[in-house]
Amino acid sequence: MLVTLEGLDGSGKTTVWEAVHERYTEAVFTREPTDDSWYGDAVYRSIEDDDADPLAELFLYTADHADHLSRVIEPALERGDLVISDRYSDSRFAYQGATLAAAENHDLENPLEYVVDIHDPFSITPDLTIYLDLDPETAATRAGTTNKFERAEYLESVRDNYERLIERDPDRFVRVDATQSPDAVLESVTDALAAAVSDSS
Ligand SMILES: Nc1ncnc2c1ncn2[C@@H]1O[C@H](COP(=O)(O)OP(=O)(O)O)[C@@H](O)[C@H]1O
Ligand SMILES: Cc1cn([C@H]2C[C@H](O)[C@@H](COP(=O)(O)OP(=O)(O)O)O2)c(=O)[nH]c1=O
Repeated sequence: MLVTLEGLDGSGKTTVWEAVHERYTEAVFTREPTDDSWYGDAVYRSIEDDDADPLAELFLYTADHADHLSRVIEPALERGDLVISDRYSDSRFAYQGATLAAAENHDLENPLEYVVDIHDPFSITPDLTIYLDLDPETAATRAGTTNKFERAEYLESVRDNYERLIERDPDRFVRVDATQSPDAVLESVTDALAAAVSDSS
């Protein structure tokens, strides 16, 4: 079973993902961008480059995803393991959908659909996606970004894209209010996980 954690930067995904480790010791914990491959390194180089072309960046993230699938996700699912990923394809749909929509040098009619379509032939849809819902300003403050207002504006369009994704696939998503205390967020997440795990067994 594949469970993914999604949300804006600063929404608390990593905090939850680490706490869930203690309760699901048998699960495979993983993340995107990956932190153990040269594909992931290439993604982080691109994140550091203010002049990175948005389409080139999309394909770097997608290459990292393809490698992540074949190297980690598919073997774990074939073994029957529970896989919990901190970010996954919805991050590409929401973030690169927003970056490409704002790109002056690209003129894609519907960037979010374009990114979804690229994944369709090879990717694996999660069984459950837990979305940590937080307003962009709080997210930008928590993430400690240097240019908070510019970042919050961008995160607003990323959040709109997450809403579009939830609307088109409501049964896959569980929305958790990430303004709650860390303990309350963790409880909501573990409740959603426990329900999904018991449904699948
Ligand atoms: N529920 C919460 N309430 C307040 N602060 C939080 C909460 N969850 C996480 N934080 C803090 O917000 C910051 C970003 O959290 P993090 O888990 O790294 O988010 P993400 O992985 O989504 O970027 C960290 O300083 C973390 O301690
Ligand atoms: C996986 C992924 C991440 N990202 C972005 C989100 C983050 O701004 C950045 C790094 O991700 P991450 O290290 O998960 O950041 P955080 O823990 O702060 O949420 O990469 C994309 O734009 N597209 C993607 O496909």
